[in-house]
Amino acid sequence: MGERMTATVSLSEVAAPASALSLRDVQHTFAANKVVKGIDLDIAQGEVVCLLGPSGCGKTTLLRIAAGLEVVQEGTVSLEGQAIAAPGKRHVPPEKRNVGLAFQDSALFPHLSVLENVTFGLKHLPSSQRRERALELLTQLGMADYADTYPHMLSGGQQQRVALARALAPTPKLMLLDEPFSSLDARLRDRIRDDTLHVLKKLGSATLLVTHDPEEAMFMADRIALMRDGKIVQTGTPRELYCAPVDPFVVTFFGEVNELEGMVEGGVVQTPVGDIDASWLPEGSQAQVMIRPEALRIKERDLPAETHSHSHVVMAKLLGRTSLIHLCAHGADGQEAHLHARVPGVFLPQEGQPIDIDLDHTQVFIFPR
Ligand SMILES: Nc1ncnc2c1ncn2[C@@H]1O[C@H](COP(=O)(O)OP(=O)(O)OP(=O)(O)O)[C@@H](O)[C@H]1O
Repeated sequence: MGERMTATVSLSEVAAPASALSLRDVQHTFAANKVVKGIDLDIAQGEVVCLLGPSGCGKTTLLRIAAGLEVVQEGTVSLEGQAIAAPGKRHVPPEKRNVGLAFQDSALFPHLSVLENVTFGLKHLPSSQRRERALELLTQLGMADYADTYPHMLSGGQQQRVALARALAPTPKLMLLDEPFSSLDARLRDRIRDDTLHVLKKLGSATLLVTHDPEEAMFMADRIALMRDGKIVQTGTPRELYCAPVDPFVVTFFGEVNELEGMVEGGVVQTPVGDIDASWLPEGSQAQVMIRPEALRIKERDLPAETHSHSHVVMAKLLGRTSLIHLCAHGADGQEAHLHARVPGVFLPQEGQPIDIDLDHTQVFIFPR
């Protein structure tokens, strides 16, 4: 009896699909000013990645390099595994990259109606399909009623939605969006963000979205790349960046934090709200303790209000969905600190109210000073 041949293929032999966009060691200098300093970034097919960071850190420049609007000075840009831009090599122009672009100030064609603007990139389709596709996207973005209107008759926010529909219409493999919701007022922005996220996921376009708003990044992104001064500081899921930040910049970028300092003694740093584990830091070194306001849990104590040797409330403010409590925390050894706690809903204890403070250690971070 002949031996039965079996072919086994190890997982590592199965080729992973090429990234929709891949940036390798991309660097860029304006005059003598290096604004992009060696960026590596991959976006998988269908993935939404947000490039987040403060103003001037190089986000837009990186997006423009990916789009082909800036010629690559150093590094490589690849789309689906094909190098399309590298210094001294062929620079594929933006219109040949099958990339959808929408910028903060994307101009519509003024002489074309809303519908004609959106069908502009669909010349390869029969005209009935063009119209159907454009109307579908305009409906999803709440602009179908304006199909026959001209751009000058629309508000800035409406124009931005049409620009998004125009960029999405050809179902590009890669969408590059630069602050696409910035000119919308808060309520409309929430809706359009939501609509856009659903459209992107339905189309399966890989997306690189530039924003300086951490909440927007967390809302939109599968992964966030947080930039500072031309470099990526941390890349990961919103949860990874929020719950496992690699340095103090990442912590503070996602909102206000209480900052304390102390020396590592016996593997902990003593604070007025308890001992913080610092076993990974050298004994005797100075450490920075960062406590998110939601990490402080408050319990009112039945003590006379003037018991000021106990932790107590200094002030309480209702902010809407949360209440912000200014408190004075007293440690066992007489340490004292003014801290902010954020509590869900309406919680407005009296000034001077004695409290016990409990810490959610998952929202406390410690770094070497
Ligand atoms: N064409 C240019 N010529 C000279 N300097 C430029 C040019 N474009 C951008 N810069 C500079 O490069 C740096 C990065 O700018 P970039 O627009 O990429 O930042 P950004 O993170 O997108 O900022 P923002 O959020 O404010 O748009 C800034 O210091 C900016 O002044």
